[in-house]
Amino acid sequence: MPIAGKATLTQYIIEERRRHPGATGALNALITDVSLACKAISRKVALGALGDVLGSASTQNVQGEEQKTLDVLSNDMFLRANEWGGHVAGMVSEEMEEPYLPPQQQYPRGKYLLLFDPLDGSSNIDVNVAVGSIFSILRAPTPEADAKPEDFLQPGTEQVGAGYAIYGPSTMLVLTLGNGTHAFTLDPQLGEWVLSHPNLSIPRQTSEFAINASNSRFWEPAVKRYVDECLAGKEGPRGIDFNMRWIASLVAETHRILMRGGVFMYPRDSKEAGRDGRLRLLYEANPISFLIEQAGGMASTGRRRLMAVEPESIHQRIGFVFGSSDEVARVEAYHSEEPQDTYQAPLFGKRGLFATAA
Ligand SMILES: O=P(O)(O)OC[C@H]1O[C@](O)(COP(=O)(O)O)[C@@H](O)[C@@H]1O
Ligand SMILES: [Mg+2]
Ligand SMILES: [Mg+2]
Repeated sequence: MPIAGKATLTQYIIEERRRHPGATGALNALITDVSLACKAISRKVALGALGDVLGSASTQNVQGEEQKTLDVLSNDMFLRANEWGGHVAGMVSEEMEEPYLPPQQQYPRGKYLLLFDPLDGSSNIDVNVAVGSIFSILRAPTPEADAKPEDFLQPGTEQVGAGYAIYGPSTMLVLTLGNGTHAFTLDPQLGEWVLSHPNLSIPRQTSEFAINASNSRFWEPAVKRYVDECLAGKEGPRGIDFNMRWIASLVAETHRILMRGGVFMYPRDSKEAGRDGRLRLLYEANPISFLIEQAGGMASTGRRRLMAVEPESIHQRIGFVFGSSDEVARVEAYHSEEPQDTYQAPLFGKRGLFATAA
């Protein structure tokens, strides 16, 4: 029985399965397991200091980043919730250098690959700002066998499902199975995800952008030009005032854009040699792109469709621009119009607002 006329997550995925007559139910079961991990993480996050889970784990992950206690705990919850069902052939996590294969003697191998960022935006935990978990589901090239590292290197267009949970004032799960993007709110009393926002749709136009402006001296000319024009407001070439946001939590920024539009940029920059961007392709940018496209938005590297990128390594980083389609298309156009070092931005010059030279 739907709750207050709204479907639950279980009812929604059963209904979705009817579109695929040959389906075995394994994908539904996997999504249920993922959503269970998210409920467990939500409980831990909500306890905050009382759960004794804040602060650093005093370890580093494969990318050399400090691991928070909750990063490690959340990773463990994802692994435990998803290994026993026998639906995955292997998992890739931000927190683990190599793909994880569930112990063979205990758990059977399934036909899916699960890739996840168990806790996204973890620099925000200690200050009680929204964080989340992001996941992507691919088909295992060899079902029922141990997944090989190269099996995970599939472009985002191959995803069969993707989503995130956001642990904010309310806990929500936002999901796509390739048939629209839908948001479920967790009813904490019932422990049920209830379909509160079906068929999300991102407006094509927006006057809100999100970027970490402290990186401005490392940006490429096209990004400088785009931001500069937004900052120039009514008097500038865009002729409107823009609003700016930066939460430093990809799930929270994505959620805002899915709810009211906007554009997010963590573009390729020159901050660290040999690094294309900040965000990870397989378990951050690809699943967010799938959700954004299914809600009518655009997701790009800044130059081309992000989900078309052929991955080269499991922890690969990438430039990422997504949101309202008119703005993302504009950023792509600026990249093709502005070859390196051509744009002399007034706001980024010697005496500008974001001065780049002393
Ligand atoms: O610290 P910065 O440069 O503002 O970067 C923030 C970005 O880093 C992230 O926190 C990276 O995710 P993790 O916390 O999972 O490493 C994103 O959520 C966010 O968009
Ligand atoms: Mg992350
Ligand atoms: Mg993370």
